[in-house]
Order: sequence, then C-alpha cells, then structure tokens
Amino acid sequence: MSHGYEGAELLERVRKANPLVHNITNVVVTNFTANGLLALGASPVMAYAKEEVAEMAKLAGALVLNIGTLNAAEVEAMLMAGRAANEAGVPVIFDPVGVGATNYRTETARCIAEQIKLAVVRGNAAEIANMIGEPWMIKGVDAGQGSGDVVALAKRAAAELGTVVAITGKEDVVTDGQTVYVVGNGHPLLTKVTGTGCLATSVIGAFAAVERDAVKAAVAALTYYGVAAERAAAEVGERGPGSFQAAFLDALAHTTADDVKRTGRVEQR
Ligand SMILES: Nc1ncnc2c1ncn2[C@@H]1O[C@H](COP(=O)(O)OP(=O)(O)O)[C@@H](O)[C@H]1O
Ligand SMILES: Cc1ncsc1CCOP(=O)(O)O
Ligand SMILES: [Mg+2]
Repeated sequence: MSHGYEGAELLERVRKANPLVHNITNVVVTNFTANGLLALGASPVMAYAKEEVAEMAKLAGALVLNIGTLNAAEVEAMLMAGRAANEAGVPVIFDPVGVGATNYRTETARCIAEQIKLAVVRGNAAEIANMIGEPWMIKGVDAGQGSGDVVALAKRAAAELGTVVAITGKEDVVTDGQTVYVVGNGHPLLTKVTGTGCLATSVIGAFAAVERDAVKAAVAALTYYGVAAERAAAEVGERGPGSFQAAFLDALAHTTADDVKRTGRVEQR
C-alpha cells in the first residue's frame, strides 16, 4: 500500500470552507451524523419538510440522502431536494441503507438513482450489489471474499448507475468505473457503533462540497475517516464501543492533514 494522497489537502479545504451539508437521513444516526460533521469541521443541517427541502438543498454545499428509516413523505422530500440540488449544481450523495432487505427499499433506492443525478453512492458490498440486482452475502464479505471481488462489483455498479461508487468494509473501494482506489485505513470497532457507515456517507458529502472530482472527494473522505478510526481505537485500548464512539468523534476533530499524509493507506488498482 502506498502512503499519502492529495486528500490531505482536501481535509484542510473542508475545514476552511466549513461547508453546509444538508442531510435527509435516518432517525437512528441523526445526532451522531450531526456531531461527526461538526467534529470534522463542516456544518450539518437536517431538514425534511417538503415545504423547505428544495430551498435548503440549494443553500447547501452537498445534499446527503439516506433511506435508513424511510417513509413515503421522506422519499417525496428526498426527490424534491435531489431535483433542486441537481438544478443548482449541488452534489448529491446517496446511502442506500438496507437496500435488498425489502422491496420498498429496493424500489425506492432504484427510483432515487434513476431520477436524481448522484455524485457518489456509498454503501457496504451487500447494499451496492443489491442496487444493481446482484445477490451478495454480507457474511461472505466478512469471511474474506477477496477485495478483488469487491473491486469488480464496484466497477459494475459504477458503470450501471453512472456514478462514482464507494463500497466500504475492511477495505474501502472507490471507483468511477475506470479508475479504482482502495483505502486500507479503518478499524473493526467501526462495525460496533451504529451510524458509522451513514456518517461516512455524510463526510463524503462534506468533501464533495469542496471538490467536484467525486472520486478524489470520496477517497480523501474515507482515508481521513479510517485514519481517525485508527487513532480512536489506539486511544480506547481494551475499552469497548461506547468509549470508541466518543473517542472517534474526538479523533475526527483532531486528525490533521499531516496525520492523513503520514498514515493514510491508499492504493490505485
Ligand atoms: N472489518 C473492518 N475493518 C476496518 N474498518 C472497517 C471494517 N468494516 C467496516 N469498516 C469501516 O467502517 C466504516 C463503515 O463502513 P461499513 O461498516 O461498511 O458501513 P455500513 O455500516 O453502512 O455497513 C467505513 O469507514 C469502513 O471502512
Ligand atoms: C440500525 C439502523 N436501522 C435502520 S437505519 C440504521 C442505522 C444504520 O447505520 P449504519 O449503516 O451506518 O450502521
Ligand atoms: Mg449503512
């Protein structure tokens, strides 16, 4: 794995710009997402009412759509916000939480991907596979199906969805269908705290707000995120997920561009 990436500089740009990130997200992760974005140095806002989402999306540096606890009113609001963001040139990042688990999630996720121009779709391997109608065992990935399979899946998904795809897991894969980057940073404790995937998606939103190249934005965001997780894990030692959650928020605030440069593990495949 090679070290360092121009993403370190992007982290500084995010902190300088303090971009507004409009999230239409799920009820489980709302507070954690807002706090994580604040720790990074971005400005979170959650707004869901159809009376205001278009206005808010146009004000924002990025719009994040997350279907974790979807319902009909929220889906309508997501489409309205997504259209407004597209019109205003605001990047839209999508987290297809649990797609494939129910028909409603699958249909909604595909409808959003068809109707809204998405800058990045971020999910775990199972979710990205389900976005394009391919079966995928979540446990199979954990049990060590090679990342080669994940790279191939990411490329197929990017081609089919016509967007940048970021598949997170032990390694994170980011591709526009041509260029592929693999980020090696991260820590298993991230899987013991709910919302770390959703927050990763919103952090990608903050980076996309200051960098129009969505591959660069997603790689930089996930490298920074993984480096912060490693720092937090070192801090908490043998203590558990509760301590890790707090330490991770602290690490998101304290991780510097220099830390990312020194300990980021990004490889182009
Ligand atoms: N086994 C692992 N080792 C290290 N980092 C991981 C591992 N699994 C997931 N991550 C990290 O956890 C974060 C959330 O990813 P993931 O668990 O795939 O999302 P989700 O919660 O949506 O399934 C990402 O930053 C990812 O890199
Ligand atoms: C547990 C749960 N149920 C619906 S949304 C949600 C949060 C999922 O968060 P993440 O995918 O980041 O772990
Ligand atoms: Mg998730």
